[in-house]
Amino acid sequence: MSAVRMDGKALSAKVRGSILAETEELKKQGVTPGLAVIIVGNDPASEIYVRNKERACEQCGFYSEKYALPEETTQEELLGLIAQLNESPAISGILCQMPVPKHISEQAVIDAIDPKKDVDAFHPVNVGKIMVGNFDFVPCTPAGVMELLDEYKIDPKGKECVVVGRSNIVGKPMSMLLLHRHGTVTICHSRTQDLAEVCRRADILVVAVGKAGFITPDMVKEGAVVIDVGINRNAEGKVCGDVAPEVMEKASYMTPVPGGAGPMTITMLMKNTLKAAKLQNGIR
Ligand SMILES: NC(=O)C1=CN([C@@H]2O[C@H](COP(=O)(O)OP(=O)(O)OC[C@H]3O[C@@H](n4cnc5c(N)ncnc54)[C@H](OP(=O)(O)O)[C@@H]3O)[C@@H](O)[C@H]2O)C=CC1
Ligand SMILES: Nc1nc(=O)c2c([nH]1)NC[C@@H]1CN(c3ccc(C(=O)N[C@@H](CCC(=O)O)C(=O)O)cc3)C=[N+]21
Repeated sequence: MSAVRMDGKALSAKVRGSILAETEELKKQGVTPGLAVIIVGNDPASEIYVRNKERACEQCGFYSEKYALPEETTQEELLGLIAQLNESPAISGILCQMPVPKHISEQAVIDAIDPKKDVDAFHPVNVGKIMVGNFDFVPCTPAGVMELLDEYKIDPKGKECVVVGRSNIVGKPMSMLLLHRHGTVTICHSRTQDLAEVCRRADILVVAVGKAGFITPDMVKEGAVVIDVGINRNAEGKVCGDVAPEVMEKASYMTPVPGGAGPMTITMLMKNTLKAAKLQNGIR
């Protein structure tokens, strides 16, 4: 058996279309969603993502601003820009692309963004709300994974869900969203003993490790749903995920890389930006 390919590109196009329709309605009420994207330094991968975000803004009818700051930017300068964007009425959402250069504190940047404009949902206030289960902004990558599961009618309720990776950006919030949907969630990391054994229990396996081909077929139960969040480059410079391609033969459903979780992440960023614009203008 070969897995059904969970097409994040197609679902993204569909969702972006409905966001555009809603944006056009909002504009009639005098509200235009606006996203500010900040990138510090010149990491080639970050540059690709930022370009993808700008393109998504166009597709959704949003106003957008891009700030490409040099590597030498001081923390004070960056926080100054964020303070300005927090006050700007044209800007509904602010995203500072991670990682930032080493001389800048990532947490200081996250803390500086007004939680009402925190479309990444990285601010401690929003992280806390996610934990409690009453939140406005859903972290983009996990939100995109949930939409993919829904699109393919995969319900985590009661299922064994194994998340490999415990980062604040993917693994932890992913685990919370699956838990809210009544999955039985196990979180694995670099100190997990017998990872293969834990992964083999999974009905739904979500992988966010950052190592090409890390998950091999022997780690996957026959018929499992496999979500590959990893974005890596192989020896030939091609983009690939954390899951070995042979896993396709064992899984029932699987996300491709590229074209799976990645595009959905950006689409969920658009969804959060639309929501921010509505909340800031008292529109439900
Ligand atoms: N599709 C998308 O939209 C996105 C994709 N990504 C991609 O997802 C991947 C992960 O990103 P991110 O979460 O930010 O990465 P981090 O590097 O922050 O986290 C990696 C996680 O993997 C765990 N890990 C590392 N080695 C092993 C191992 N041998 N066994 C078990 N667990 C291990 C780490 O464990 P420990 O905590 O113990 O160190 C850590 O929790 C990357 O490829 C990234 O590019 C990221 C964000 C969005
Ligand atoms: N503040 C912040 N928020 C983030 O959400 C954030 C971040 N920083 N830093 C880096 C990670 C990574 N991330 C991706 C987004 C889109 C794709 C994406 O569009 N992927 C496409 C193309 C992949 C490619 O060609 O490189 C795909 O998978 O099809 C990938 C990865 C967001 N992140």
